[in-house]
Amino acid sequence: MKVTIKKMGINGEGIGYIDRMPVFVPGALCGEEVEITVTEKNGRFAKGKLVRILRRSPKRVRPICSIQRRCGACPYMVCDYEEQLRFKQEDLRQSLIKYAHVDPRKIEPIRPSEKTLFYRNQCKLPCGMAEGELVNGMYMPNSNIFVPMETCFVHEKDLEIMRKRILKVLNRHQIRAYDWHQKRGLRFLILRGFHGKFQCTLVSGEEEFPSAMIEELLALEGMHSLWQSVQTQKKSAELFGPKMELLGGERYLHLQMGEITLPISPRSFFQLNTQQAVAMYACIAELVGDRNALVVEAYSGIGGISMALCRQAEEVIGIEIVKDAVLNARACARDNGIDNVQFLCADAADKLLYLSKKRSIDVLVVDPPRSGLDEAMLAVILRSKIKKVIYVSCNPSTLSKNLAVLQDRYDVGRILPFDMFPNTAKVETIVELKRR
Ligand SMILES: C[S@@+](CC[C@H](N)C(=O)[O-])C[C@H]1O[C@@H](n2cnc3c(N)ncnc32)[C@H](O)[C@@H]1O
Repeated sequence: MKVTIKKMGINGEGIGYIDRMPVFVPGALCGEEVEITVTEKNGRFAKGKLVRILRRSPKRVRPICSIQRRCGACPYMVCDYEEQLRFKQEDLRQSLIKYAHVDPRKIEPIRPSEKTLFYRNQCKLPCGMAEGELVNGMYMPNSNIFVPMETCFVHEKDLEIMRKRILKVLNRHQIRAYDWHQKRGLRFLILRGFHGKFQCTLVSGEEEFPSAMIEELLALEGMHSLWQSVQTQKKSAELFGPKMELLGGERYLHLQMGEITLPISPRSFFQLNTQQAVAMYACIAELVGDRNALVVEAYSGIGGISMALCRQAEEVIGIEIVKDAVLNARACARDNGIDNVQFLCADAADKLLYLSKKRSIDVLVVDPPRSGLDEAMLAVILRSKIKKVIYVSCNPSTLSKNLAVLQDRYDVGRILPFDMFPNTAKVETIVELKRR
């Protein structure tokens, strides 16, 4: 069938129409005319496989990555960066209008990432076998077909060099990809790097790695921290297993952000594009403003935002559910001599309810996971008397649905999109909300 692509979908696929029914076409770009085969159809939408491009977008470029189409992680790598930013801005605009009826003139131009390639400070890659060797790769979208990867062009360059060195050592010791029946082998290689130092976690079955291999890995230049995490559960959304063992080196990797040193454990979340994270934290600090008595940061992770705010507030309280992240954040405050910030390990809604009954909160910063704020959290915010909320979101749909609820008591102020993930369809947004 012939289809003209009218807009882009939230996962970076082109959307055209067959008899007014939307058809999603991965790999096609807005404005293109394409030939497709329909692979799936229900009453509401269809999915199509791109067969041929009949009329190319002038913005189409050749992707630097040879497995871009099969890997699926960088759908926008086939168009120039300006166009990628336009798609993201439009995705946010559509969501905010559709779900929250927000005036789109409030949306500021998206802030581009300085680096469009080699920007990710962490990789979390599945392991597989190719020609008898252990390799990293990705699963094709919506399938269990493993696509081996030579080089990933969005990982920082030194991260890639280290990943390849680690794989070489693992292969020398004949480590194999995970076998579901034997529950042995390597499932994921997780690697994070800052300032030439690396924290590596081998997610494996229940096995003991040879000590010679551990020594060789620890001897790699820059290897700062080596962990094993045992994960044998088949259907788990968690990459890490419940058991974590430090095989050697230091417990924490350290990130220097301005004057602050942040210690990070393998399981703690940290923003993947360090430069854009710094820019985003500075922007949050500007929106929070000076001379606040009490600022609460819910979903605080390792406390990067709280640390960026501690100078402008009398007191900052971070709330985070992952214990490792809370321990990192507390160590960070202690090591940096900051005594007006504290971190509580709890569910954000529960703890905010408690705090808002006891204290007068000036500003609340929320940076929830992709699923957005849950109903309990929305109810606590609406019932509270918090004057200002700064909402940091990595998902325009959940952000917009949450804003629709919060607008009952809050007016939307500035809306600032950031491009944290060039070549993907993801967009990060900061929204300022003022209590009416
Ligand atoms: C998008 S991250 C934000 C981290 C942090 N603001 C930063 O910039 O590094 C979301 C965080 O929310 C935490 N989280 C998820 N559910 C939570 C809950 N119910 N209560 C508190 N924290 C939660 C996650 O562990 C994660 O650290």
